[in-house]
Amino acid sequence: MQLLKVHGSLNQFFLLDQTQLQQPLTSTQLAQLVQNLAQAPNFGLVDGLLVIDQPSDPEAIAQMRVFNADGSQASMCGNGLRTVARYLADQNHLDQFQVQTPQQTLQVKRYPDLAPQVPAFGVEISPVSFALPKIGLTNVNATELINQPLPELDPQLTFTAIAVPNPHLISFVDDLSDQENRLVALGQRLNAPNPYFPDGVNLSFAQILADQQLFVQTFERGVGLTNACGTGMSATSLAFVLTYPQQAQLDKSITVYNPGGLVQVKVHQVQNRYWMELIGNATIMGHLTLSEATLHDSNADFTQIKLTLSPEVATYEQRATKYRN
Ligand SMILES: N[C@H](CCC[C@H](N)C(=O)O)C(=O)O
Repeated sequence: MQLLKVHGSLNQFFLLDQTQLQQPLTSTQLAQLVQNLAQAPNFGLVDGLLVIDQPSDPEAIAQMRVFNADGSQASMCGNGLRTVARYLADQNHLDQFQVQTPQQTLQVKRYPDLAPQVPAFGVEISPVSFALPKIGLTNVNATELINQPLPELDPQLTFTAIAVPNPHLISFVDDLSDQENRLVALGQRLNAPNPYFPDGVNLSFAQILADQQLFVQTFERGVGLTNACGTGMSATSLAFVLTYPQQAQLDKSITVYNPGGLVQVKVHQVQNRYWMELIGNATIMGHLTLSEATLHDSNADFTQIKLTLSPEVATYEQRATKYRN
């Protein structure tokens, strides 16, 4: 069977379609598999494992679960859902459908290719909550946190906490270019045992580039620094609209740059609920061919298995090499 390597904004994952298996893996086996894949030498960056199963919601054509590189399970992955949407769209010859996730069934839709062989998808990011218990933020004397100081975390910054539904803590900084060490230090602190986020949190620093334009860098729970975090960029876009309404409007596309590229985010409000649409690339990088027994084997040796590049990536690799020499 084939285990696909995929990326959205260079946030890179393996994708396992368990509907193709005789025997699906247990959650424990999936948590072991993602750690083995992330530690293998030949597969490049592995930020997590996206798992497709049959849905229990009749409105959905499949369900998606997310395992971070450290084996922890997350309730949502925005960049990952774009690649799952692309995989399911190609397999089912559909351009718009719904995918079930642990907390909500979400709309996904194909957009025009961003470039030759660069497909694009838009995915719904929802539900959104500002309630601190839903975000897993404890020991703070407040019911929500929108652009407020948290001196115990960092005396110079203000923070916004949002669940989409995975947990995000966001801070706007004037100049991101020299803030990476500060982001990593606080990210590591909040994802080690600490009195504020017992279950950890995805931490994003954002710089406003212009009206409707951001740069976002995220230290992800269960992974570390990544090229991009889809739910992080979506939550940060909502914080942008809430805190800087003169620079960011509802229903209008926000361009979010990240080290892995860029995405468009639209923030919508329906009655008193927010939801976001995250639009960006959905690339299949290649695949591993391996037996189902290897997938089930928590001691599998991946050092001898090579990643076969897919045509859409090999083309760019060959073109780049051609221009490099
Ligand atoms: N690390 C996240 C899950 C992956 C989210 C990210 N890769 C995205 O694109 O949204 C968490 O533990 O909540």
